[in-house]
Amino acid sequence: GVRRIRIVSLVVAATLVLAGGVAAALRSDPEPSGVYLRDEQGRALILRGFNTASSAKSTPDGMPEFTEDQLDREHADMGTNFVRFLISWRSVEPEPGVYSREYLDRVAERVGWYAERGYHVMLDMHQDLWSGAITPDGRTGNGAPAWATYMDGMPVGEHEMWEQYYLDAGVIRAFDNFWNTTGEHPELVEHYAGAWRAVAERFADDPAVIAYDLMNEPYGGTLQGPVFEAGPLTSTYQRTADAIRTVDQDTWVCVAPQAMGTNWGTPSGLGKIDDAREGDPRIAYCPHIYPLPMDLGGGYEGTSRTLVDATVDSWRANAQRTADALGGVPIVLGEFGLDTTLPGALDFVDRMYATAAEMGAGVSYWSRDPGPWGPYEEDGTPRNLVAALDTPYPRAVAGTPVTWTAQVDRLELTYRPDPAVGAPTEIHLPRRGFPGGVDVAGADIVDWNQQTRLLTVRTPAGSGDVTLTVTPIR
Ligand SMILES: CN(C)c1ccc(C(=O)NC[C@H]2N[C@H](CO)[C@@H](O)[C@@H]2O)cc1
Repeated sequence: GVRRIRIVSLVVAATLVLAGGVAAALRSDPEPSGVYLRDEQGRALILRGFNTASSAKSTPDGMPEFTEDQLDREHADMGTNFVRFLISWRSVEPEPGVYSREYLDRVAERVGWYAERGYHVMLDMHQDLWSGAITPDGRTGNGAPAWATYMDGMPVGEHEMWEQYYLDAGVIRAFDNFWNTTGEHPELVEHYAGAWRAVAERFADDPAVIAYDLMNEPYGGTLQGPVFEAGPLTSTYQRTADAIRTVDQDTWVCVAPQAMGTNWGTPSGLGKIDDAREGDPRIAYCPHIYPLPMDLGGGYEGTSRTLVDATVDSWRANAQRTADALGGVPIVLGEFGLDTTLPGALDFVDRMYATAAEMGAGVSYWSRDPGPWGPYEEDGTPRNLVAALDTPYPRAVAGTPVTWTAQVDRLELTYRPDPAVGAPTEIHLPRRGFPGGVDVAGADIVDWNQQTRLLTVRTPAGSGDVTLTVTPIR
């Protein structure tokens, strides 16, 4: 039964990962793409935040069970500056061609919470297993509306592991009809692009919304791997990006590979998306990583750690390769997360944030929901993850970051200043490591706000890279 599936999955994963890991090990670490999403002042953004939130998958109003006070708590505890905010097609377009202003108003209210606190928002059109309509109770899948779910009478079973539903004929048919692999439903991708156009029309002028993540963890049904990714997935992304650009020229469009395989470190076959905007393209790449040994309950220690490390090496090389193939685009790690009660869990969290820093990638941790994966218990008690994530980081850099490293009471940043950027470089400093004053070597302090934990610095005009070091004054 399930145990056999888990064992087989692990063996397959180990083979994939070791093959990928060996391949990656034969290559030196890929050069970071060096490209970043930038704010309106032209600063390179280092995005750190959460997926908010899984609870939105099933709520009737499509909103996460998350309050403004909880955002204040997150901001005070960890100094995050980013959110991958889950939205759903079922809520945007409850009936074909009918867009819900009330739902978009609810999304806009929450975007306003983040905007007031200086956050950047990426709207994630979330789906898992296509739709709630795949099972009678409506609680297995999420994302697509029932009217866009065509299973053609094919069966869907009952499974202990939710991932197994992806193997059911009815779920595969629902995806095949959406991608029009069946040739029966060309209208569905058109509706999907139209729903995104409606979202983009609403948020085109909202400076807090920095990106649209076009589809969460796409699945090809009977088409898997490059035939899916370079085929209907790329063409659907292109159609959707074109629809967005008819109403929004500036928000970044983020595209994700299929989850199957790439979440575990295997390469993606995603094709290049052309950006119809005037000026430089604003396409980004948003892969996820969930090393299978971890997903199957192994911690980050012993053999499991060896396999996970090989996964991360392979995943990084493949993510960089795809970002380069998309035109040298910035990377946002849209999801990674784990049960932080597993042995070695926080070492893995540290490894992923260090890897993202080396790649110049943004990170949205999965997820903000309470419980063993998240930062807080159900009753709001902080969990081990809060301290792990409350570390110094350069939020916005007045130039292009070259490299940076951080520990709780020290940040070192090398970057290439851009004289055209007038705004100062912004750095988050945790209270734990910086209880009082700060010393900055290599730059001038513009402001140090111990309430907001924000340090802003400027470097004298000049040529070449600058290295600044921030330490506490004891
Ligand atoms: C077989 N397929 C197609 C598959 C298997 C496993 C995942 C997954 O674990 N995803 C990781 C996390 N991402 C979602 C939300 O985006 C969470 O529910 C998963 O834990 C995805 C797809």
